[in-house]
Amino acid sequence: MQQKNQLFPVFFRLDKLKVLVVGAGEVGYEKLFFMLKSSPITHVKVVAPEINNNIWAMMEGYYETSFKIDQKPFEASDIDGYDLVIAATNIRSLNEEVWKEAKAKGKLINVADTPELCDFYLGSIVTKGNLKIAISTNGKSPTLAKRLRQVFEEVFPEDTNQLLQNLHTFRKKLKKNFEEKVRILNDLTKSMIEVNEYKN
Ligand SMILES: C[C@@]1(CC(=O)O)c2cc3[nH]c(cc4nc(cc5[nH]c(cc(n2)[C@H]1CCC(=O)O)[C@@](C)(CC(=O)O)[C@@H]5CCC(=O)O)C(CC(=O)O)=C4CCC(=O)O)c(CCC(=O)O)c3CC(=O)O
Ligand SMILES: NC(=O)C1=CN([C@@H]2O[C@H](COP(=O)(O)OP(=O)(O)OC[C@H]3O[C@@H](n4cnc5c(N)ncnc54)[C@H](O)[C@@H]3O)[C@@H](O)[C@H]2O)C=CC1
Repeated sequence: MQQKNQLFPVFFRLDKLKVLVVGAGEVGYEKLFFMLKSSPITHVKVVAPEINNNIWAMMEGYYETSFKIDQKPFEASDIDGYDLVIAATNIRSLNEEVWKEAKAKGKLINVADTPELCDFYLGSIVTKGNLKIAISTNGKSPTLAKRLRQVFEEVFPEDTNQLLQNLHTFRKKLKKNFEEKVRILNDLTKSMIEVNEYKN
């Protein structure tokens, strides 16, 4: 029987959370790259004996207080004070140890090589101004998630954000009660889901 897709997407305010990344190779870099692309002022600490050159380069774009590199092996105390943990070393047993320590301290953790141990997955992210779409394949094919991101990045018109801004301005101006507001905004945007009628 096919396994149910139980994932529940949320959007983290990473400007308010502290993230620890254990392991600083290709995968540590990729996780950091996408995280900081979306949330550039995230408070991040990276712990690993060997640091990928791209991560050193990336750090130069940030203030020392919000991007820290600790070049040393992982210790349980590294987790203290952090909200989210990403275990991305190339040693499975070590990733599992990071998971144990993180769970013992009540943290949410992503273990890059073991989906079963993940409290959350990272998705592929499409951004058009204020619009953000996160894509997941339930862990089945990250490559498809990446390809879909590239497709959506192409097909979403650049003026999507302008439409969103206009609706935001209009929404702010509506002084009606909640039900009336919902009705007016639904009417205004109805044509977006009636596109097939225009084709006929
Ligand atoms: C479960 C999950 C946990 C997590 O990492 O959060 C996970 C797990 C694993 N990934 C593996 C491999 C690859 N991952 C990528 C790429 C991405 N992986 C990402 C997310 C996720 N990867 C989560 C599920 C997301 C979902 O639900 O779809 C993306 C979307 C987001 C990000 O990383 O930021 C990012 C694309 C970003 C973008 O471009 O938009 C590529 C492709 C490439 O790099 O070109 C490959 C190689 C090809 C392949 O294997 O498909 C392996 C096997 C490792 C091995 O074999 O050693 C595991 C472990 C396992 O499956 O057991
Ligand atoms: N989730 C995902 O998207 C993907 C996950 N993976 C998995 O991610 C893992 C990491 O892969 P890569 O980054 O390519 O490996 P890598 O070899 O490039 O980097 C490994 C990192 O782990 C660090 N490390 C080793 N011992 C450590 C210790 N005691 N404390 C802290 N850090 C330590 C190293 O210093 C290095 O920075 C692999 O197990 C792979 O299976 C691979 C591809 C994609």
